Amino acid sequence: MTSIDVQNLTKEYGTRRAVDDLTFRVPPGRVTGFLGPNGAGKSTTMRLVLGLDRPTSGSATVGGRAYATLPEPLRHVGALLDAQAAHGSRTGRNHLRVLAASNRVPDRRVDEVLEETGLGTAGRRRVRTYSLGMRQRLGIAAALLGDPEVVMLDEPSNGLDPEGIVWIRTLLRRLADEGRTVLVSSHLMNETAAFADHLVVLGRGRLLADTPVREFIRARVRPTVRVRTSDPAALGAALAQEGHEMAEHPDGHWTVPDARADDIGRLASAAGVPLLELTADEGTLEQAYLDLTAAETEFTAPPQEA
Ligand SMILES: Nc1ncnc2c1ncn2[C@@H]1O[C@H](COP(=O)(O)OP(=O)(O)OP(=O)(O)O)[C@@H](O)[C@H]1O
Repeated sequence: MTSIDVQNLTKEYGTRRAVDDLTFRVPPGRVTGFLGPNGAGKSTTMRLVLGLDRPTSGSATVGGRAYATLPEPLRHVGALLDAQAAHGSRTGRNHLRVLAASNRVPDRRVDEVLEETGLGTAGRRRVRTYSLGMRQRLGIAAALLGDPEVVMLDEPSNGLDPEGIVWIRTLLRRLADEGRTVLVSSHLMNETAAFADHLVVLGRGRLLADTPVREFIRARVRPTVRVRTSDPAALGAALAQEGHEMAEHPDGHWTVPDARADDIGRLASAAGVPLLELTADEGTLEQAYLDLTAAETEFTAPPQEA
């Protein structure tokens, strides 16, 4: 069982604290979404896990060991940090072969990961001819090369078309189901909600939340029921008796805050009010995230300027 463990991790660049006393664990077997506004410290944290930068204090380990001490690290940790990192003059396949050779990864893995990432034929073309989405796929291919237990991807959906986005979602799910540890940063809330089981949320280098996606949303967004009826007055009266309020919207639908669809449906039925639509709105990750980051802006001191 290989976890990523971040323990009291702090990174300062001059007087700017990019990562501030951060502690969290990313366990295997689930997809952990890594969220936070621009500059929150996500990439810095990933760089520290990969030993590409030294922490000012604290530690970041993989399976209890610092990345730098792992023999043939690609076999343990696969990462995509910067999809532009590959040499433009090499073919995708050669780029992967060089990486494979330096980590004693068998050559056959190169063709396997090219196939797996949909680059089978493009592998023989020079990287400079690749689209942003193809570079992204090549970066993911490199991350998977060593069949690692830990996969860390920074904004993997960048540049991918809708089919690519569905593909990455399926890939992340499979990697987690195989028992791997999967940490994925993203700016896209709907996308993160679609692939992540769990969230680690940063704000100004600090941990704001470390919680399952469902709980994250449930704790911050009041569930609402959306209804349409041919008799709003009768429905309003029936709901008011049970302490519910209805709000009207310009397109003719109504919302009932803090309510469950089952209850509203039952009340309407008991009152003999016809319903034309009844939908539960449990809230989105975006709503919950904006609520959290708004609270964070309100309750924390202004950031230190470098
Ligand atoms: N090499 C560096 N030198 C100086 N400051 C840096 C360096 N790397 C990152 N920073 C600063 O650290 C903070 C965190 O940046 P980081 O890139 O980790 O955030 P992020 O959450 O990944 O943001 P984004 O979502 O925009 O990628 C920012 O204020 C950034 O300007």
